[in-house]
Amino acid sequence: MNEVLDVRPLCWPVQRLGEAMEELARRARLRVATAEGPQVPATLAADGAQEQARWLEWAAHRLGLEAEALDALAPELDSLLRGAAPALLRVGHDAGEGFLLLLKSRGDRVHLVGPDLRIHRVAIAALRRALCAPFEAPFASEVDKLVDAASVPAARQASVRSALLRDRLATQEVASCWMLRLSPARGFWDQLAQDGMRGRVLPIVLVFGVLYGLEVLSWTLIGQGTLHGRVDGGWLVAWTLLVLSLVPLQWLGGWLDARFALDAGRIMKSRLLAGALRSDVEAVRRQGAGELLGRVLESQALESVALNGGFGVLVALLELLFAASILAAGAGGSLHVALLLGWVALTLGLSWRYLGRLRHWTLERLRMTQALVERMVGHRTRLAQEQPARRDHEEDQELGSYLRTSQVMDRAVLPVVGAMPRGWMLVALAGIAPAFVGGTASPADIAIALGGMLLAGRALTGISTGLSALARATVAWQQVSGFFGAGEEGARTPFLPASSSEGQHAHRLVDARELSFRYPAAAKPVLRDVDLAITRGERILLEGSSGGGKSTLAALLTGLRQPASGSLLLAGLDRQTLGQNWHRLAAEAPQFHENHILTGTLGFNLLMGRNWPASEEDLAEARSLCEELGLGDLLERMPAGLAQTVGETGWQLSHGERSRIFLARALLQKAQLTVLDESFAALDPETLGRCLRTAFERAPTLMVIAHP
Ligand SMILES: Nc1ncnc2c1ncn2[C@@H]1O[C@H](COP(=O)(O)OP(=O)(O)OP(=O)(O)O)[C@@H](O)[C@H]1O
Repeated sequence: MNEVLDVRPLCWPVQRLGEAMEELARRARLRVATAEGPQVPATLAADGAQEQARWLEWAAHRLGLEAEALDALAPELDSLLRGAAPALLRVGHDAGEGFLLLLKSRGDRVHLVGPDLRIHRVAIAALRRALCAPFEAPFASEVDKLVDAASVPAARQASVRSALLRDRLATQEVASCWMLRLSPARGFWDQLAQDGMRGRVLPIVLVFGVLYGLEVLSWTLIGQGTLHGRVDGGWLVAWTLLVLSLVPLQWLGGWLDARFALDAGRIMKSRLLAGALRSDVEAVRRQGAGELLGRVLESQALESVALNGGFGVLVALLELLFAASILAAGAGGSLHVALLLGWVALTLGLSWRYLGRLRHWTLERLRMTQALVERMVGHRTRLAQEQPARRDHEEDQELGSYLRTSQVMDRAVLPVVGAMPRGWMLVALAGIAPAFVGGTASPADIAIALGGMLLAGRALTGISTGLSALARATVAWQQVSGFFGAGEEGARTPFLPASSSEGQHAHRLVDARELSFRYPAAAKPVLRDVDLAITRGERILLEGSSGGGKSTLAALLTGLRQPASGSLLLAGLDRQTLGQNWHRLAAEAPQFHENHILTGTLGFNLLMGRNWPASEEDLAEARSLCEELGLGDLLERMPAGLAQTVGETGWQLSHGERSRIFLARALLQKAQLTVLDESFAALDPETLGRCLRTAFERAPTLMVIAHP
């Protein structure tokens, strides 16, 4: 049997993790955003897997990168080692734990950056065996006995043995993996440069330039040959070769162009998605989910249309330049060139008109999507409560108005893409009519003018299609440009280790002075000059009249909203110092109408505040909390337990079940301050008592908002 590879010399210790991540990023040519490397807290090695995972994600963010966590399950380890690089792999060994740096894979080998800063080329099969060995050991004797008992022939024993072991480890996680890549929130130019996009524009322009040059040359050759009576075999062969050489060039241009469009589209899409997910909560709320959805869909149009339109216009402009120079040399001369310029100007004017109509139509469409989504959300209420006769009234009106706007827009696009390219030939013929009728032009001049007219016709078709695509892209851009920049955020938030004493010394957990808050649409502030001090370990009941501002205060304390004035300290630190760490220190179960069960597994819904995929310990903790809250029976009824899909399209949870899941979700965040906003309203007295006791036991400091 092969000797098992010793991974210890290849592993980076936790203390050098910052250096390891920078080294990997540098070697993988990932552009690091800051010169200042991430610092590893002294306690990180002792803090455990979860804290290390949190640090890795923070450190990647700090460098302007993204670390995507993956479970390295034994059966998938092979493909992970082949495809995950650049990645960090957290592995256990005899002397503890360490991190392997996967730089790339080549054939059957993976290149690892060792702590000695050298590249180690290791066979994937050997690394796989080494990582699985500690997990296979407990099953080894059982499997050996099985192989003996089954009297497997000696020649096949090894393969049967490894198949049985693979089967035993089918769901075993043998390592944790973090794939590194450039964050979609980075500057667009950085992203283009990372993928080598900027250098790819010039070859495309060159290929198309050569293509049109050769095309014009081929027609000039054949034209001159014909007109001067020099079409012999040699000329024809030269012409044929020239035309044949255009075919591979056309393929090359098309291929470069399509690849560029595909890659640029991918970057744009991930950037827009990152921006959409980071949109300001208040802005999203004001806009409504429907309009947001419409805008996200608009980004889809932007991706393909902008690039195709952009390239179309670029190529057509090249054609137009050639066509103008040919026309200038032909029978129409400067009159032809002037006509062409006038026709292009008219096409531009009509495209501008189309842009205005398209903008109007898009806004109408977004309004309709918004209304439709709102109606879908309230569908059940409408079915139950709205008068049936009135139900479709508004939809009909909106649809009618939408149809009218569509017709107006269609009427504006037709001249651009239909009439202008076709009309050109008539105008151009009028341009050579004087020379033709007057008999002042030679047949050669007329032939050149005809060639120029045809080329200009093709260019005008390209320009009008390209411009209409660009108009669509411009309108789409106006809708989504907000997302495009929303992802670009600084990575200044410091890392706050769970075991650090930072903030812990402050006896006062919350210290608020003269807090004020006003909703943008409201005339008066909902909170004015609020002073509040909460000491650690306190249990607070917040009561007040409906609309008094309790939920608003909770949103300020948990960092979901920012106060307009006053000072607010959490664990002695302000918002600027804590950054995103605020949410780790203060968690909330928002009111029922503000809280959602997301379509996904029950486990995911409970452990949203922790690293995902969840560890076995996290899942066990979630299970035991569910039992404490009286959800044990529900877990047993669910065939897949915590892996059961819940949400709108999954298992429909009852009101009381949902509110306990919201409660569990908040408690599992293990924040220093937990705020429960009317979390107990749907519970019977016995379950309420049980849930309140659990909250008291689990939350270090608790604020309960309730009505008397
Ligand atoms: N976006 C908004 N624009 C203007 N006013 C708003 C907005 N959102 C909430 N309000 C108002 O702010 C006030 C405080 O709301 P909040 O939800 O904090 O009250 P509450 O004390 O939690 O009420 P309840 O006990 O009924 O849940 C309410 O009068 C509400 O109508």
